[in-house]
Amino acid sequence: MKLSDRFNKGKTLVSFEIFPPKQTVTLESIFKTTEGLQTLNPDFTSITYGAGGSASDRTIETADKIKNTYGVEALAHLTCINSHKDDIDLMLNQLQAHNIENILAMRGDYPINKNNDKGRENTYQYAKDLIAHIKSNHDFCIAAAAYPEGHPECPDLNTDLLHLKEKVNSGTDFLITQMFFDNAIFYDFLDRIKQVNITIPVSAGIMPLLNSKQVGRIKGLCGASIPKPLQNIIEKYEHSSLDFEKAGIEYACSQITDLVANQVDGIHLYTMNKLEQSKTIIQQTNLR
Ligand SMILES: NC(=O)C1=CN([C@@H]2O[C@H](COP(=O)(O)OP(=O)(O)OC[C@H]3O[C@@H](n4cnc5c(N)ncnc54)[C@H](O)[C@@H]3O)[C@@H](O)[C@H]2O)C=CC1
Ligand SMILES: Nc1nc(=O)c2c([nH]1)NC[C@@H]1CN(c3ccc(C(=O)N[C@@H](CCC(=O)O)C(=O)O)cc3)CN21
Repeated sequence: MKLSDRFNKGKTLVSFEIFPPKQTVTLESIFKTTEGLQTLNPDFTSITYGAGGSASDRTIETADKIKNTYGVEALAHLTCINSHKDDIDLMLNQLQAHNIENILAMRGDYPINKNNDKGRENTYQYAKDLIAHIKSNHDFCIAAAAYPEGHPECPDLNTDLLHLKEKVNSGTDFLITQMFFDNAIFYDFLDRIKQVNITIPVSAGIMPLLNSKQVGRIKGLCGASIPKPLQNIIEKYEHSSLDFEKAGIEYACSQITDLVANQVDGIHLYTMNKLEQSKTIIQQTNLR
């Protein structure tokens, strides 16, 4: 099923993001997590592609399992900056052969400590180029990433908004946001996209902060601002991992409860393959 058909039915969709297993471990080792998450009956599960150093060649296998074994709609991530155009078509054809109907089309992160490949031939430079290609040559529902606080490489919010508008016009069916920790920033983003007539559904990306190590990592990935109440949790529980996790889960729950009360289109939970913590969040917020 194309996910665009699931939105706009008057209820907030719930989705999970998972990583495929690293090359060094077996596929089965994470299927306990994967399977456990699917029993929570999300509207869809997205599977990353090369995120945080995970193996990109396992995205298809994992998406196949989600869709064809567990019967949950799969959204396969696909990035373009480091891939030859032919490899992208190969990947898209394989996904289609596995009945995967939904793609999260992104540019991708530049590899850390390597010269970035800007200007390389036979790759798509921006997500909008990948999206236009998929739209004209394949038949998928296409999601794209959106940045309530602006993308870190973009000089200002207005320019980023214009880039988002172009990306939507190139064939995006719905958006998933980068993580944010202050709902006011998200509501402001919804107002701003409305002003440029972006009307497709937007799922709110929620990352539960579960340990102090994650904080620096997340800053590096996206520079999301940390509001005072969350900063207080980070400082108070820096040396107490169990309390940190508990407070982080509570914080994510309070964000979600407020978003659902405001009838957002979707909640996209960055699970980091953490089964028990994700379960707690879904149950405490009465999402399932
Ligand atoms: N769920 C996930 O896995 C998520 C991953 N990301 C990562 O964020 C990164 C960015 O990916 P996308 O958002 O797909 O990239 P994008 O191609 O939409 O945008 C990337 C940057 O290029 C700029 N840009 C876009 N069009 C431009 C143009 N015509 N001229 C000049 N600059 C332009 C944008 O403002 C932005 O700063 C990727 O690393 C992606 O993997 C971000 C959010 C969620
Ligand atoms: N720029 C960007 N790139 C991404 O790949 C990405 C985003 N943003 N935002 C949304 C999600 C969140 N992602 C994340 C978030 C955190 C880690 C992280 O903390 N990784 C740890 C390992 C964690 C583990 O294996 O449990 C690390 O040390 O790399 C990785 C990817 C992937 N996605």
